[in-house]
Amino acid sequence: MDGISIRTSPRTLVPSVPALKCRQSFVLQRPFSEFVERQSRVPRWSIRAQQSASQDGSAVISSAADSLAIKEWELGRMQDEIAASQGIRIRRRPPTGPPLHYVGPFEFRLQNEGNTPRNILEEIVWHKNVEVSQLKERRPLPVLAKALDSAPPVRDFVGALKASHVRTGLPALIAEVKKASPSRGVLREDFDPVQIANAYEKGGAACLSVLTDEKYFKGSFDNLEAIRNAGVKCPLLCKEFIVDAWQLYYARTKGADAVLLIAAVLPDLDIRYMTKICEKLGLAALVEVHDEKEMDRVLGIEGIQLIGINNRNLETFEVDISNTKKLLEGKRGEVIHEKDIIVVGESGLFTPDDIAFVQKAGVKAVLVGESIVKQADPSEGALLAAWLSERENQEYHLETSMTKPWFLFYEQKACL
Ligand SMILES: O=P(O)(O)OC[C@@H](O)[C@@H](O)c1c[nH]c2ccccc12
Repeated sequence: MDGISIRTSPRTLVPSVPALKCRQSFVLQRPFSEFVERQSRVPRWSIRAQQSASQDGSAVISSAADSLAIKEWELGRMQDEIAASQGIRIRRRPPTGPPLHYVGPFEFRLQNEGNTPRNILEEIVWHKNVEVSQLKERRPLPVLAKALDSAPPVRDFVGALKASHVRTGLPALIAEVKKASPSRGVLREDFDPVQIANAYEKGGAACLSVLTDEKYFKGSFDNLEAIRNAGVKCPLLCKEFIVDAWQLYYARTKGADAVLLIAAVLPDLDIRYMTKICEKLGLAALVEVHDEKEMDRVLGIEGIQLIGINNRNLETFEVDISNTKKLLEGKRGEVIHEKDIIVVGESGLFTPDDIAFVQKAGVKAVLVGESIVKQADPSEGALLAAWLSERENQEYHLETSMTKPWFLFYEQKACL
């Protein structure tokens, strides 16, 4: 992977929110990690200078270390402020009080104030932050970058969606390999990820989505790797809560062809930075939005090819498929059309009518988990394949109704 010099953490490094706009190009070129490096260089010099001037250097060293801790804490506050200014409610980490000896411009805080996540998404993100920093220690980026050389070749995720849509005239299916979720519990006890993936592929899915979060979704990177190594040809979306660009490299080494970037979690700068890294790695980025504000932010970012509209509010778990329609109406729909962005309708799609509804709203692909993973025989998805691949040769005449699995919609269309 010669030529990749992007660092893992873009973050924000501007001194104040109002200054964000005019500093953005600078920010993109000089990621957060560099800033921290530069900051940490200053105290190190002063440590040396102060040590030699001091009889007992230890007290001076600790005040230099304090100043670094203070800088980092201030930076964390700035990141939160910038995220909040973009309407992001999710805090990236539990708020901590200022370091010892801090005499800054911020208001006084008690050490543990607000240390409880405000909702499930925030809880997941806080947990993910800790998990990723531990993983990073075990496999730092240079090690990971080497592993990229032996990663399986990347496949064209967006191309597969387009081809399926053009071929069938129906939304391309991204079928999700999902064992459980915090809102729905365990969806399938006898969960064999490779078997399910094969069934989906046989069933006509254009692409697959594989949950890799262990704690909340009972997924794993082993599942992703196993599916990739089993020779499944559908391009794979790594369904993960990405909070650090390190995860993009990790996903690629495990055979992912695409990743999910959640706008409710990532500020614009992170999305820009991460989509650039995705480009370098050949990964497609599915940028997920849930409300108008997130959609407008994402539409303002250059180079986005794929937007997912999540019908599920990840903070409350409420599902409303009319959300897809709402976000595609009017000007937003026009911009999406002009930019030739593919929109994926995500979550809560169960019935033929659901699929018809989001298709009419303008999606060219759908992301479906629960309703197909719960089928007694996941290879029943093959019904779908039969329709998709042999459209002229229809032999299925199953009844459709609001309570039937969504993919029977394809039968309904076939019988028209
Ligand atoms: O099982 P459902 O309701 O068909 O949903 C699938 C998929 O949309 C959902 O799993 C999902 C969409 N965005 C996410 C972000 C994280 C975790 C999971 C998701």
